[in-house]
Amino acid sequence: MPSLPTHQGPNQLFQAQQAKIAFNLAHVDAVVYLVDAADKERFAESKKELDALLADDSLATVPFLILGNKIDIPYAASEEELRYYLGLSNFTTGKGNVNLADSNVRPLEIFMCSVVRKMGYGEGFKWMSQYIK
Ligand SMILES: Nc1nc2c(ncn2[C@@H]2O[C@H](COP(=O)(O)OP(=O)(O)OP(=O)(O)O)[C@@H](O)[C@H]2O)c(=O)[nH]1
Repeated sequence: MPSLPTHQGPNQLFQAQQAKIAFNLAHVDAVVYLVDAADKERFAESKKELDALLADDSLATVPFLILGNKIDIPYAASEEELRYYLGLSNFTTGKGNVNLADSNVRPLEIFMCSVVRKMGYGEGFKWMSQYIK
């Protein structure tokens, strides 16, 4: 694997991270994307990186589980807010058992969670598991 350059500016580091991601995406069953729901100032950055993954051809059919973490913090974003700020309002495909097998639709959902409180992510992983072949 190519090593990442060190002592680079933010843009070069971002590009290097993208290159590393692209290099690693040969066999991916699913993507779990963890967002800090309490850090609203970084939602734009989270959206940018998520958009790059969603645009990656090798992930076109791969289920995406978006976890909005830290909901134990009172000022954390709600699921609706996170959906809006990540630009996913028209792209989530539904919780529960939604059969997407005969469609070209990539499974994508948001589940809110608190890793420290051990809550929320179990439902997300259960949702995702139905789409892993
Ligand atoms: N309150 C709360 N804290 C959490 C939760 N999950 C992780 N943390 C804490 O978040 C801290 C990790 O820092 P983050 O800033 O979230 O992540 P990071 O990857 O280190 O840093 P960034 O890439 O800058 O976001 C640790 O102190 C964890 O204990 C959670 O569900 N609730």
